[in-house]
Amino acid sequence: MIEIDALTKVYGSAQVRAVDEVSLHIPAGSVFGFLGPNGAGKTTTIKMMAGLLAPTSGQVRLGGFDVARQRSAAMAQFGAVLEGSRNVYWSLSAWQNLMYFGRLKGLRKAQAGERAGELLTGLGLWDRRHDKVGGFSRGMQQKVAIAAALIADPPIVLLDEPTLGLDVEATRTVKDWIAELARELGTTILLTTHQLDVVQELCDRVAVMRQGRLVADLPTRELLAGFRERDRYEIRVEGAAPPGFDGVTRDGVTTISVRVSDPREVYDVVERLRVQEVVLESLTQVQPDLEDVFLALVREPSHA
Ligand SMILES: Nc1ncnc2c1ncn2[C@@H]1O[C@H](COP(=O)(O)OP(=O)(O)OP(=O)(O)O)[C@@H](O)[C@H]1O
Repeated sequence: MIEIDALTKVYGSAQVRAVDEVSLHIPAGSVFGFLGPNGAGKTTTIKMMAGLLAPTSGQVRLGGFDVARQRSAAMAQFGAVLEGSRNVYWSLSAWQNLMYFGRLKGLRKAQAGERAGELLTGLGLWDRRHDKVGGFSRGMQQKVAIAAALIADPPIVLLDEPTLGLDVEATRTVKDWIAELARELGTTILLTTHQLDVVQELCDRVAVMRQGRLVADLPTRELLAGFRERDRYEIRVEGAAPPGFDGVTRDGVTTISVRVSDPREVYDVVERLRVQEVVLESLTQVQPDLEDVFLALVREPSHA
């Protein structure tokens, strides 16, 4: 469980309120997506959670331990992959890194070796395990960082852009691991990403940050449902586009896309088609995807 209360960070003399009174409670076993445009304050929040940055005010508890006052107990609760920072030692090999972090997190040598083997094999790095991480590509370094964060199966995993720079296969593996960790081990996972397909596929809850503040904190499904009034409908009719409608015609069938603010407006559209004696093939509600919702949220005018 992750508990964030009124967390605030004001940077330097310019008094940038990078994180402004953010409160979040993330239950054990959930995969939580943390979204927001560049500069929204996500990385600052995650760094404060990982104890790398002191908050100006507010607090973070990881598994019940206060990051500021019960530091070592809180640190033992999580593994983290942080954006742009070197989580792993470049002068050590992949294998040495994982053994080092495994031992540091209290695993016995044999346990660390077994888990390191599983992780490196899963990420396709087994053959390169004795090479120095400094000589790896960015994506391979990211894989080692992920493996190091997961080596001791911590109850909480903080991932800042975990799949950035990974190839398709490694992205699939990391996504599968995230889902599996939450489902089978009850791991609490917080991840920031700009890859909304990752969020839509994995996260059961999503928070959206904008200019240091939370503008949404909802189950992913509810967030999407809340935007149902923005839904699009797709109406397929026989023949060419009827007068007054735009559509794409293929193989004698025209697809008309309609955007309504109230679902009842669909009846009006259908009525307009009926009076023209247009034959309906199908009428489908198109679910908004997370990208539509996210853009709508971050584009809304600021109330600050
Ligand atoms: N060390 C720092 N000193 C001063 N200002 C900073 C510092 N780090 C971040 N900021 C500012 O704080 C705000 C939030 O930045 P942060 O990196 O937390 O955003 P983010 O949501 O992670 O963005 P991105 O998606 O680009 O990674 C920005 O306005 C940024 O310029």
